[in-house]
Amino acid sequence: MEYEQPAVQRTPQSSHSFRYYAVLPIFIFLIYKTTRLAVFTYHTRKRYRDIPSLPRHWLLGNLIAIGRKCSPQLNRHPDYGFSEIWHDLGQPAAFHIDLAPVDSHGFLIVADPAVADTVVQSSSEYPFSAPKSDTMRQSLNRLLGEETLIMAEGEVWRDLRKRFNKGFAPAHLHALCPFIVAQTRTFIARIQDAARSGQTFALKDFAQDLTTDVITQLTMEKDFKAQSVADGTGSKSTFGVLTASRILSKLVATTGQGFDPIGYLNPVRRIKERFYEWSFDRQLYSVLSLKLQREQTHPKKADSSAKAIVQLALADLDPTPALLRNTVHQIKSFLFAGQDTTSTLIQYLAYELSKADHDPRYREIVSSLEDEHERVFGPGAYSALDVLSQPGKADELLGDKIPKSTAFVKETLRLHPPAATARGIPEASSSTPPFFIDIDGRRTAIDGLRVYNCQWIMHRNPKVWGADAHVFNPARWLDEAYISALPPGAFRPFERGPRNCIGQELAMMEAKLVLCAVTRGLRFEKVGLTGRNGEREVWGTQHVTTVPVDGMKMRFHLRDESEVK
Ligand code: HEM
Repeated sequence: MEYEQPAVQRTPQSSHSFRYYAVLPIFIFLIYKTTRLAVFTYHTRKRYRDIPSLPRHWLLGNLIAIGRKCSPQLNRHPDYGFSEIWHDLGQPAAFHIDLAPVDSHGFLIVADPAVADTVVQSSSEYPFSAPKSDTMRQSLNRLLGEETLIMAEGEVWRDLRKRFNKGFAPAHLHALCPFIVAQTRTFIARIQDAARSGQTFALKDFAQDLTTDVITQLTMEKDFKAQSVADGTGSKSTFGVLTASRILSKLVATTGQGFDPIGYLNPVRRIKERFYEWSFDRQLYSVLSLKLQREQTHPKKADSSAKAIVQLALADLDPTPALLRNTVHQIKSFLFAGQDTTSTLIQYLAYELSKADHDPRYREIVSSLEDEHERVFGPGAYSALDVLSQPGKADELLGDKIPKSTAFVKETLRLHPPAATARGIPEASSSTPPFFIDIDGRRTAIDGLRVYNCQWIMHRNPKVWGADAHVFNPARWLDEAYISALPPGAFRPFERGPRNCIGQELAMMEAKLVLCAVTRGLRFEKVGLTGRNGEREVWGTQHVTTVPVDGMKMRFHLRDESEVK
């Protein structure tokens, strides 16, 4: 009997201790993780506490505030939320968004051009400027390709940039202007057809097709006919190259940006991303190798100025499969970086022009543009296209001969910047000294932070541009005293420093050309979100870059011959 009782009692006891021992490691692990998180959150908070920021919750930092200001439900670009925080904080030169414990680094949002320049200009530590932020790399890899110029660093970036700079140089682009003119004619013909229908359209669809055709034509001399093929056919068919590019861009935009954990983990989405990446790469690869083969059998004259950008970049190099793959990544990058951004610029040009219909101040601005176009290109609604299609004319006329048009484009870019830059400042170590910036007279170390140069804020900062910073006033660009009093780097739609936009000349040229081509022949009527009579202005949302939220819904009108100058 004495032996039986303990035996009966021992069974549950040993099962308890078994469970106890099984749970113990999990418990210790959780304690370890929580302690680490707490220590790390404490250190992050302490480390950046001198940088202006909204009040930090003891545990959640600024997560709640940023969740409210940048919620995807607001369907607006985070820039708007950042701008509100900046105003709440009394407009500091930069401020911190503390995302610990979720993210160790948090973001430094920059509102002052001098601070922005410290980050993007060369320094002895970072000769090619501070490295790009890992957030961009994580989300854009498939769209741009792993070897993309946009994310490359160090000597690899320098060599790539050197190779492609030739193709984007103004003289070379001006030689290619007749191609851009030809594509712009198709753009205008489509808008004229749309005008005759009297229906409402999203200008985005027209502008994006135009920028796609321009970039593919200029980079590899291939016309994918984005403007002329119907949806579902040719390059826009289910497996067409443009379909692959656009679906991939949409997938990346929705999974990579904002908070979308479900989308991020969704396996079907991942498979689709891989498929469209493969399809996009394969088709570009075959176009490129065909082009190079043809070039070998029928070479263009060595001095031919109308060479495609990739031909210039690959000149004298052995076109190995590795080199071709690398070049495909660069073409993808040009398509990505130049397509939506330039299309957004064109959409906002039309938006600003549309205001002439209901605002006398705008009517005056547009009328003076028309005078300039008539003086430089002669009479006729579309004479600019005829003149600019002649060799040498782009070089002669698109520079200082059209100051009002240039001012109009710059003012549009100032108020509606389509892109920005995000950098990641490495942690200081024995070999990397701390990275200092000056925030309103206070020297502050920002190593370990991600930095976002917020052009939306900088371009509307009254300390930089004056009390009328929010007003669309192209004349400011013609006031020499005003411009020379601006701080360096005030205007930075293409960013600055060695990693500035390689395609900025192309974008400016395309925008000026479109502006000169449409102003006298077409009238744009914004539908919804007009900013008129108390209606909301159209605003930007995030689609990797900043794009108009409604695709710029408009009705187009052909201008009466009698009103055309
Ligand atoms: C209005 C039009 C455009 C705007 C506002 C714009 C803006 C920018 C900005 C802000 C950057 C810096 C990005 C960063 O540092 O992360 C950039 C870089 C770049 N852009 Fe553009 N861009 C435009 C058009 C184009 C076009 C047409 C192309 C080419 C066809 C292009 C190709 C690139 C490339 C390759 C880079 C990376 C350069 C490097 O890292 O060396 N962009 N752009």
